[in-house]
Amino acid sequence: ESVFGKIVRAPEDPILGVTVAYNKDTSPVKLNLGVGAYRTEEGKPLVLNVVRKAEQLLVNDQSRVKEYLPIVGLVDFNKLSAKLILGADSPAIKDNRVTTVQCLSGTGSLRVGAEFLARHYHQLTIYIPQPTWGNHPKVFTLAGLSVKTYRYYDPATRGLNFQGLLEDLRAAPSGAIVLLHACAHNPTGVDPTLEQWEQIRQLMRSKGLLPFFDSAYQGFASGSLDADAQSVRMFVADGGECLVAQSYAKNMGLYGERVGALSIVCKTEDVASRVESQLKLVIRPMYSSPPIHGASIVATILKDSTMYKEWTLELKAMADRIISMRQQLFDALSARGTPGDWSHIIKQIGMFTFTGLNSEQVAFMTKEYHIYMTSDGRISMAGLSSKTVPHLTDAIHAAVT
Ligand SMILES: Cc1ncc(COP(=O)(O)O)c(CNOCC(=O)O)c1O
Repeated sequence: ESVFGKIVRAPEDPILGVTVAYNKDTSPVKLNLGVGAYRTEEGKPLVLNVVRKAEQLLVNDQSRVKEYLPIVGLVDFNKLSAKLILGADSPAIKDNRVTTVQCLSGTGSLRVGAEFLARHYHQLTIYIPQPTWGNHPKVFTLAGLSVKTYRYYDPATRGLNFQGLLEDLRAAPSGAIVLLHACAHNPTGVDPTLEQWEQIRQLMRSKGLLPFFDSAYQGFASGSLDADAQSVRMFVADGGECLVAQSYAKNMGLYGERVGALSIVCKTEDVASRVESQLKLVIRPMYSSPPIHGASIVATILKDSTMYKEWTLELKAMADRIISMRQQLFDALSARGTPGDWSHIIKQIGMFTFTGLNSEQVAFMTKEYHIYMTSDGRISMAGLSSKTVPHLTDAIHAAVT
């Protein structure tokens, strides 16, 4: 009799489970628009050339060893990551008021930040957008925070419910934590405009709400690393405090290397150094220290101006391919005369389109057309190519007529 005999079978993850179902499908026309991972026009994962080059440099460097990293990770990587998101001229960096720790990609950065807040911050409520990335509520709940939501998406316009967002943040208790997607909101693809960000910033600062930015798509949304960091930099510029989780999964294609960073922008250098000492007490018993390889790739690229430039070109090419998929799908639906207003496909930004298709329509498209996507109607534009746009168009047309 097994001691684990009473364990029940857990359900598949709503996002990763789509790929499990896709892999089981034998249809030649099956299409995976589920997981948010970049695919080339040929439908293949992409390892950036500049990443291959950086890895070659690392392999050829005989002086490199595989010693433990410090608990806070690769210090070079941490400095360069803070510079990437906050800007080379960031006043916070100049004043040495930022502490950055290397974590296990974006998820790990969010979790370490949440665990830190649960231990050291006075207001344990975090407000997350409605809807948001499916893993967010689990990460924050498991860390011991109480999760509430703020209105974010307006199904009627398939855009931002800005008034609802402001009302909900206005109603939040002062000091509450607020999770903000830095750019390319997942799953809706809807971002506030810069003017709206400024209003959000003023409201949050007036109530002492603590911003926790999640930056998983910097450079991937607009193609520009600086444009996609404007929301974060706007808050840091006002001298206030915030947390920022960074992931290199998408924008450097380092998915499986699990490379990310958590930065906490503090009021003073002294606070930042005390915060860092407490972050080490969170990390040490969790995973002790982070992995060396992925962070070394990122540091190699970010510190070399030629490789950095090459990276920005490859990053823009990925963003541009996704933007062209948006246009092609919109044009195909328009040409087809598919009922409904599909302009949100070209208005939304980043990897995903929140189509507005309901779970029945999604189930129909999976069954009849072998289209794999999350049941909330989100499609990963990265999974599309010029060759497969017609098939998706047929499926959507059939689902809505
Ligand atoms: C908003 C957001 N934050 C954080 C993350 C964390 O990513 P990672 O831990 O891989 O860096 C992700 C990755 N999403 O995964 C793809 C999907 O939704 O299909 C994310 O979308």
